[in-house]
Amino acid sequence: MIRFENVGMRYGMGPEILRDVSFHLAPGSLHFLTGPSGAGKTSLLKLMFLASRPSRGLITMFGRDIATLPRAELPDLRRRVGVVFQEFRLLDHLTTYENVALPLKIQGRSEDSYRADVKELLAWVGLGERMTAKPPTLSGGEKQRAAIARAVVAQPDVLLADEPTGNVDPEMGKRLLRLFIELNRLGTSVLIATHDHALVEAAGAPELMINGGRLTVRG
Ligand SMILES: Nc1ncnc2c1ncn2[C@@H]1O[C@H](COP(=O)(O)OP(=O)(O)OP(=O)(O)O)[C@@H](O)[C@H]1O
Repeated sequence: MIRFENVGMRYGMGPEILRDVSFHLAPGSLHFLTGPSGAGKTSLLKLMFLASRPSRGLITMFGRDIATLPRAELPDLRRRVGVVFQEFRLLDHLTTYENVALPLKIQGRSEDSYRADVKELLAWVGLGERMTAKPPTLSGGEKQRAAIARAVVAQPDVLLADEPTGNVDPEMGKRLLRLFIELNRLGTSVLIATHDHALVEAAGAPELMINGGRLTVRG
């Protein structure tokens, strides 16, 4: 589904922060991405979301070499990938409900077909009472949960989550992990970058570890 072969990445003329990174995310897999702060976890996720380009190596997504992918095909590819970035990227002029429903609206679905599902998902992530609030009035943890709900609502082929439990208490962290596991059970390949070892241990999924620019797989 997503394959990296000897991928290297640097910012501008800086040093290579990822070196000879090779791995494969199979359909329906669940992995964690760990490593010290500054190791390159976010940079790796950006490569997978096609927000950055590698400086060398091969990346294929859904069987396509991203180096030769026509620009016009990028939006379709990105729609198959749900992302939770650390800065959330919610739209401030839309309500929480509208933000979360947006991927379904973009797919051209009628609101009648998804209204109940979106409300149920919002209740599940503890935002049942905040559906009509706009992002500037949400707490950090509420924004994070809204961003997670938006990323999972359309059951993407791949979910990439960067520190998805960084702003919530341990109980909510466990609840969100159950959501990711359920999504994974329904067929989504899930990759969660985290510093939260309790989360990694609770799920017992394999770990992609980045250190010194190199990636190793454990489990
Ligand atoms: N836009 C950028 N321009 C230049 N250097 C960058 C840029 N973004 C990140 N870096 C550098 O690349 C390295 C990897 O950063 P990255 O954010 O990928 O690490 P991380 O593992 O996600 O860290 P954290 O756990 O703290 O979020 C760091 O040394 C960082 O300073």
